[in-house]
Amino acid sequence: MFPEVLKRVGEQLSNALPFVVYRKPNRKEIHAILQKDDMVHHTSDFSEKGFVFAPFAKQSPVILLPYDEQLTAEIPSDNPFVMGAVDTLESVAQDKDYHLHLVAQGIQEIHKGRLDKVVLSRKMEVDCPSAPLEVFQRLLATYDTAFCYLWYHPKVGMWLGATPEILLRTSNNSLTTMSLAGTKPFVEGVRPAWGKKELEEQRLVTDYILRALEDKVSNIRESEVESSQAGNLWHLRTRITAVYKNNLRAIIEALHPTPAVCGMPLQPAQRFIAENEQYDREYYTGFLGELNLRQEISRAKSERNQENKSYKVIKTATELFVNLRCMKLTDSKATVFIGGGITRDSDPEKEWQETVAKSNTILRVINP
Ligand SMILES: C=C(O[C@@H]1C=C(C(=O)O)C=C[C@H]1O)C(=O)O
Repeated sequence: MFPEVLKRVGEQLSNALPFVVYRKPNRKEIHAILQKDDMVHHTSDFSEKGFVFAPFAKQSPVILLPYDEQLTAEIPSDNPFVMGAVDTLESVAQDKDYHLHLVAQGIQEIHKGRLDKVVLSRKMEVDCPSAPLEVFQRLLATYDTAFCYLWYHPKVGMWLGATPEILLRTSNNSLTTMSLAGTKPFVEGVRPAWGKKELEEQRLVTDYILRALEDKVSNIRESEVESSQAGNLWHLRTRITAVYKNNLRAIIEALHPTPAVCGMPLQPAQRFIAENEQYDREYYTGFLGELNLRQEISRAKSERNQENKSYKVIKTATELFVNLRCMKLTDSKATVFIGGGITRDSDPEKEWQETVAKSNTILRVINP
């Protein structure tokens, strides 16, 4: 039962033991993974089983919560937690000046021909009077199409988010990923009119992913570009599917970080971010999710099934999401992380506004 799972998660928190509680996009159940001790486990090559939590920086270790205890419960349809008021918080003028300057530097670097695209971000700290599990329930009630989670490890910290972006999904040997970029505000009843800038920016990401996977998978296919709603925003999205063989590590390494969160070419973009953002992204723009989860799927009787019995299929599945629209919770403060892709035609003021709109996605769940 839902209240029982939340109660167990609450106890885990009071006992300072690691856990994650999450709901997948468009699903009606929550899952919780409770670790029995407070050790910090890592993955070495993504062959392990557990829930991974990876930072943006590639050289930093990826944390793994082993599947010590797994709980699942259906979310009641009368979840009383509705979203709070959308406070368009005025960020401090100093933050704005710094971000405008950072974006202008990024644009300059692109004009000099050193970069094609770079994703530049900032963080902001706000008061968070609500309990973490309350904020999580408000996320669930607000963002049906996102991957919503609350993650905690006493030796690492507490993170919470509602991300619209899949890093990858595998089920046996089929692989799905997506290219997500371009942002416009969501207006009820109005389809977004995408301009050349957003279409080109998103195409760059798609081409990058196709090239990165080219020699690692077969049967690679891309969908049409579609508009995808993420809370109060629209993004452009292409779905990419392929067949792969037991080389999950190589695929994760090829994909992370994609130019949806870092830039192109990869290394100069990484360097530019490290030298200019002036803060540590930590787990923002990293990735998280189920790694090598064994699933038993019941299949109904079929004509080809000679004994005419229902039967079970065992699958191993991995489902990883990019850690966007997220925050770090410490005591009664929340640090929200937001960014946007900068290309040749970016305008610093508009990029600032985009980070304000993105921050509202997550800020609206902090206050009742
Ligand atoms: C970097 C973020 O989002 C990414 C950047 C986008 C953009 O530049 O339009 C859109 C979706 C994400 O891939 C963020 O939300 O912080």
